[in-house]
Amino acid sequence: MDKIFESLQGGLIVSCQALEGEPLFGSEIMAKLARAAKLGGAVGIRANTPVDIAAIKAEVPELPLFGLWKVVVPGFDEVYITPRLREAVAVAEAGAEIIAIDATLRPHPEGTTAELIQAIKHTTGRLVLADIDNEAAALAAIEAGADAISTTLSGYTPDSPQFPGPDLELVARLAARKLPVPLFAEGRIHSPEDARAALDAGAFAVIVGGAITRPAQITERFARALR
Ligand SMILES: CC(=O)N[C@H](C=O)[C@@H](O)[C@H](O)[C@H](O)COP(=O)(O)O
Repeated sequence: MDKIFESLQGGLIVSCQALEGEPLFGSEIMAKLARAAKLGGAVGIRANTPVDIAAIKAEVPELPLFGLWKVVVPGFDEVYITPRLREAVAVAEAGAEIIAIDATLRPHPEGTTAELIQAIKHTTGRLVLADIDNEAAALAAIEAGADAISTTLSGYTPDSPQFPGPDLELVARLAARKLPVPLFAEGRIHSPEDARAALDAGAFAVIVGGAITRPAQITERFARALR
């Protein structure tokens, strides 16, 4: 296993993302969130866009960074997490050690998912994290050479179950297969208990976003509980 992944085992990776239009949008703020995450014990960061990645790398250079770039390519609107080689190259150049991509089996703008994984590895030499929605996508990504798997997209595609909590069943099913690469649990992990349950289900490490870094989402859950 790559040394970078060894440093993440059993730990918490915090996704620091805000899209344009969200109150916390801006690289400076994302860098501060990453610093706060480090203070709280995060072992890695996940971030969107080359500018945010560069700002976070400058702020917490010691934390491995999972980089992605959400871009909508006309005709392929649903595949928006690092959909093409050019976005992956920009993410690598910005300083991410690991490049996260949409590794679902849906049509991609530049050939198959497997071809994208291979092109990114060949061109950037970086590790590739395959964001998958189900078991078939995970197995295909590993076959294509992905260095790690994350359950990021379960719940967001027609080929995955839709429910409000994390897909720990998918984590458990993948863990039972004893995959040759690290398995990250990600998506709608809303509490420390969810995170613990993901590790207990067999995840290698856990990636949490909104429950830590999207205050509007956190507030909404509290407000809803009071209604
Ligand atoms: C589906 C999709 O686009 N997921 C994105 C992937 O980078 C992010 O918007 C999520 O915040 C991230 O996956 C972490 O998940 P959660 O915020 O649920 O803890």
